[in-house]
Amino acid sequence: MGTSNVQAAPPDLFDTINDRLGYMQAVAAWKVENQHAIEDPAREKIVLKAASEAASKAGFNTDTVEVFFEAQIEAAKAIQLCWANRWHTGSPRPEHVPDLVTDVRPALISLGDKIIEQLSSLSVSPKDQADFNAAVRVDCLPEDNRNELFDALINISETTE
Ligand SMILES: C=C(O[C@@H]1C=C(C(=O)O)C=C[C@H]1O)C(=O)O
Repeated sequence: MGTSNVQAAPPDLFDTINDRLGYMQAVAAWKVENQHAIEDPAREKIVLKAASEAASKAGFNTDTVEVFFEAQIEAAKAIQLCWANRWHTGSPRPEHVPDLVTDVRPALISLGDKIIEQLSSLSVSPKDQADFNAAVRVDCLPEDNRNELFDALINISETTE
């Protein structure tokens, strides 16, 4: 109180991580509709580069942040695959799908920047796992991917110079 250095509580960060994963149903719908593969290695490189640059500016060890973003990408693809399988087996696809290139991808980069910004003012520890699991719970996210995400998150460190 009375300080300008407001600490983001881990739940805010966890909500942002969940928000990013929450886009993956729409990403999958766009890809199915446009016959685009779920995995897009060229795009992954762009996402990782953006994360690494933002992490470096914020004073993080970029390797540890990249491992976390790689885990987010793996989780994102697992969610998309799960939705594609559901639609393949007869579940109805969403009717209104935002454009991946003009709408969703820029939003995903912004959420990535927000994640790094929120990380800057807090540290996440193993005791936060229950809160993480309560916040990060989008449909179709496999348990293993969620655990990998949390492990990568608690391993993020600052630069050591
Ligand atoms: C979200 C997408 O799907 C996959 C996941 C990515 C991500 O999480 O940033 C990037 C590329 C794709 O392999 C996408 O194509 O933009």
